[in-house]
Amino acid sequence: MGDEWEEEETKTTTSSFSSNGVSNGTSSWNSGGGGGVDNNGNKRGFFGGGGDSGGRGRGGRGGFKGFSSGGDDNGNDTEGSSGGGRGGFRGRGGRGGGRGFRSDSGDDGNQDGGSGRRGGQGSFRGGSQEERGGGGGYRGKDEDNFSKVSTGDGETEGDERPKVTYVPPPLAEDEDTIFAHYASGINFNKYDDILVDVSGLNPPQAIYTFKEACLCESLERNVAKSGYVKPTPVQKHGIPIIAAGRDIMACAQTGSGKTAAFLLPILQKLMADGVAASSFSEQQEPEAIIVAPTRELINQIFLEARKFAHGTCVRPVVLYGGISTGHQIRDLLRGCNVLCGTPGRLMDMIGRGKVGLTKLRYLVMDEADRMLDMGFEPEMRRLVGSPGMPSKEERQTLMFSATYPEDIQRMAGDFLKKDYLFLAVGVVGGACSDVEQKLVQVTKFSKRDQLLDILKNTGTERTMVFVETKRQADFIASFLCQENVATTSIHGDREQREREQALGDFRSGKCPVLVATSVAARGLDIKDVQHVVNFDLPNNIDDYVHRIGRTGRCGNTGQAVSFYDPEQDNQLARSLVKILSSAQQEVPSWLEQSALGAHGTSGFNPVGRVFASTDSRKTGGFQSGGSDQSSAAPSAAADEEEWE
Ligand SMILES: Nc1ncnc2c1ncn2[C@@H]1O[C@H](COP(=O)(O)OP(=O)(O)OP(=O)(O)O)[C@@H](O)[C@H]1O
Repeated sequence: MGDEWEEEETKTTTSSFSSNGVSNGTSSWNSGGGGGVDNNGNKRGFFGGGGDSGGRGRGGRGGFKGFSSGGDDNGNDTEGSSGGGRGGFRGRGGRGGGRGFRSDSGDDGNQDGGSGRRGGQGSFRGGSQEERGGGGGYRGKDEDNFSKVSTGDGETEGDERPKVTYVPPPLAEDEDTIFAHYASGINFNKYDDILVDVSGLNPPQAIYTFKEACLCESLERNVAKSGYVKPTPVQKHGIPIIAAGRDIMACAQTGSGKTAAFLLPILQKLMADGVAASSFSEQQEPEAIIVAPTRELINQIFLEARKFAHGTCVRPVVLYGGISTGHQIRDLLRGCNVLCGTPGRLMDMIGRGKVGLTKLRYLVMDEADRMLDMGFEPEMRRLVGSPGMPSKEERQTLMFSATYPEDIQRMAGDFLKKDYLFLAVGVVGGACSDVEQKLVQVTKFSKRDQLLDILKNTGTERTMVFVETKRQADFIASFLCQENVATTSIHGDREQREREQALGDFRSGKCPVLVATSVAARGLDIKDVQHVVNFDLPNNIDDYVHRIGRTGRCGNTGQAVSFYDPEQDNQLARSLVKILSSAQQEVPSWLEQSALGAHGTSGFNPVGRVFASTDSRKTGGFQSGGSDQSSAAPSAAADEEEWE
């Protein structure tokens, strides 16, 4: 066993360098062409910008990316994928009323010229129509991606690429590590005041305690060891819905316990039915598959599943890109009941015949709106259309997110049984009410100084700084290190080893500042993140909601500061006003003015609703409680490449 399974890695010939000794020289990142700091801490002119480095082969911004395979939407995860080729318009450009493109203004002089075009077999996909090409498609603005080359679907470029040999360190087996958790915060009990709406026929009764969930002994013990005393609203309603065999589309604010809401009833059922992992088969047939958009998130979900299944016969396994395929296959073949995967690697394993689908009972999409967005929708359709996959009538499909745009809700119906239940906890698409949100008006030239001012005050408190592009992430991380702020970074051009190191250094507090692209926007549950800074605002309001949701989790409070550049962020003004007001946050008058003057403001009402049920089946349309579709959904282009 071994080499035959090793897939090719995408080529990212960027150099790594240490963080200038600021963080003891342990954190490193790719210089990414924006300059940076070398191993000796020498500046490499990152303020100069503009030049590509390290042979990354960038095209220009906003170019067409012709990716070579169907798996390419998912970056590294799709290496070696054996499915058929496909292309597609990349990004959210087609979503209702305005997911267009925002061209990157090339802050800090980093604007590259021209457009990058590769492939040439692109297909354009808009609305409900899809014209399939052999591969390729519009990719969006971040030209960094041109350094990535898919190796999936029989494309031959792989010969040039190094193999992915990274094997993560073995997981700790001691209970202290497995059950490590942070305390719920002072606002945990306030979750009970949030209005809940369950729509659909005959919803089962909610539970109020974990006792009522009738979990088997070992599961109940593991829940208690995890520090869970009482369920959160999404758990109170979600657990009995899933236990009753119903499909669900669940929406609840960030950090409110959605992961356990789907894991516990699944594990309970598998344990009650006496399911046990078996290593006697060359093809594993899991009873549950969970998909999520990024490597780090799916790994986190896996660790949660492993925690709850500890000491039982149920065996979770995780699959994601950037890691040796051989290593993952060996792990898989030790037995698998709950398979957690990013779509590309999962489809790869299905294509290789290592994963069979005939026993599947549960299909879970975490960050479901993202999983059905344009980047992943084709992959999800391929998954449910794979040989052996039970039809939607024969399996249970569970969708969870904090945001659900209307068009995604409608499309989700293709995957769910007709009588699915829609669970809305609070405002659909709303921001977490435990996050204090502040908007600061800036110019693009003042951002760095303002960031430094903020970080002077936050000191060693953990802070995530979100930027729009991978290059910007490198650039800002370099800058902060130069300023003696212990910083690390995470983005899609970093090797998996570096990504995991960066998260580890951030989690441990070694580097209290993490500069991240949207790859870290969703789902990540990191203890003690007290601050989120949107150095660049994202292109759409849903990403904003997820990003600021990295703080203020599980009843704890947090703060989010967002730099608003009127020249750049005007299209987000209306949605921001709605999000702020519906979370009872102060709305700056200048932002209200911007919103009133912004394009398409008819019907604008700055007074946010406290609660809105937005099951699109009820209304035949969509009433967004928190997010405004026209402005909620712009381009997405920049972050798209960041998803796995
Ligand atoms: N009932 C509970 N009691 C105590 N802690 C809980 C409970 N449920 C979940 N948690 C903890 O709350 C934190 C947030 O949970 P989780 O990551 O599932 O949130 P989420 O709703 O999925 O967030 P996101 O939308 O960002 O993905 C985790 O640390 C989790 O262990």
